[in-house]
Amino acid sequence: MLHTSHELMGCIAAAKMYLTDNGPIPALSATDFALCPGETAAIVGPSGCGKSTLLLLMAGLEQPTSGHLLFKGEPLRRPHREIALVLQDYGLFPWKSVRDNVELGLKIRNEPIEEDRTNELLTELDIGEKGSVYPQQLSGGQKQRVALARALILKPSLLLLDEPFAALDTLTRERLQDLVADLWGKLGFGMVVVTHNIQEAVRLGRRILVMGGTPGKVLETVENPLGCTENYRGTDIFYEMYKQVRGLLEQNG
Ligand SMILES: Nc1ncnc2c1ncn2[C@@H]1O[C@H](COP(=O)(O)OP(=O)(O)OP(=O)(O)O)[C@@H](O)[C@H]1O
Repeated sequence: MLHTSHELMGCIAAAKMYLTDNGPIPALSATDFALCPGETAAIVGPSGCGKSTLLLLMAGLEQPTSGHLLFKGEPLRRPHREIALVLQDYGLFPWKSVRDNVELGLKIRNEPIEEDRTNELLTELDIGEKGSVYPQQLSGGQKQRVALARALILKPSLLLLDEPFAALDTLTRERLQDLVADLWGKLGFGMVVVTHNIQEAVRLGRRILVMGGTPGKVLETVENPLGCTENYRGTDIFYEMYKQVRGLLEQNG
């Protein structure tokens, strides 16, 4: 694998074994992966094949048992201020308003809070009128918009999404995929999304990593150059890509 100075994120032969009271659990085989700035990738595969583990490594939240992690050419040993992670369960604080939830990361970092920027982002995410309400007053889709705003306000160069829309109904899910694709087009962050949903992978990942096995490994990589492109869903090429990825999952399942 070629590692260039343009590389945003890299795993070099990164393997992960979790050490538990019941013994070691091999989660990920030696994995090579490189993402350049502004690239997007999706990771699909059966439950337990190490998708989230790979994402946690990329986030700097776990360290590999062997191999290396790089972010912008430097070893990644802990969470990095330019890497944002959004999870399925939103992770919002119920006692904080939407605005306070969104601005939390800035406060923790002691960075200035610009009210206009928060308003702009909330509007962009279509929750402009929700700044003063509390998470329990929001739908699942709105909560996930808040979680996205909280990540994006930090201006990440790498956005990691772990099953971000799994709890949402199909149409809400598709609307949020479109929103993320749109924001990616405007803001140009690198993005990796872990998902069980093949359509989501095809909609968002310009490269699709099909994982499988125990411990997990990347079995196939599919190039999907139209990922994140407007109006891609519903086209013949989208459907062909969906069938290809589905076939690979079936073949390896
Ligand atoms: N913190 C942990 N401690 C011990 N074992 C873990 C831990 N996290 C994950 N594992 C194990 O590592 C393996 C890979 O888990 P991982 O969550 O990465 O898979 P996944 O593909 O994301 O699964 P799913 O699709 O169900 O979320 C599994 O066997 C899992 O039980």
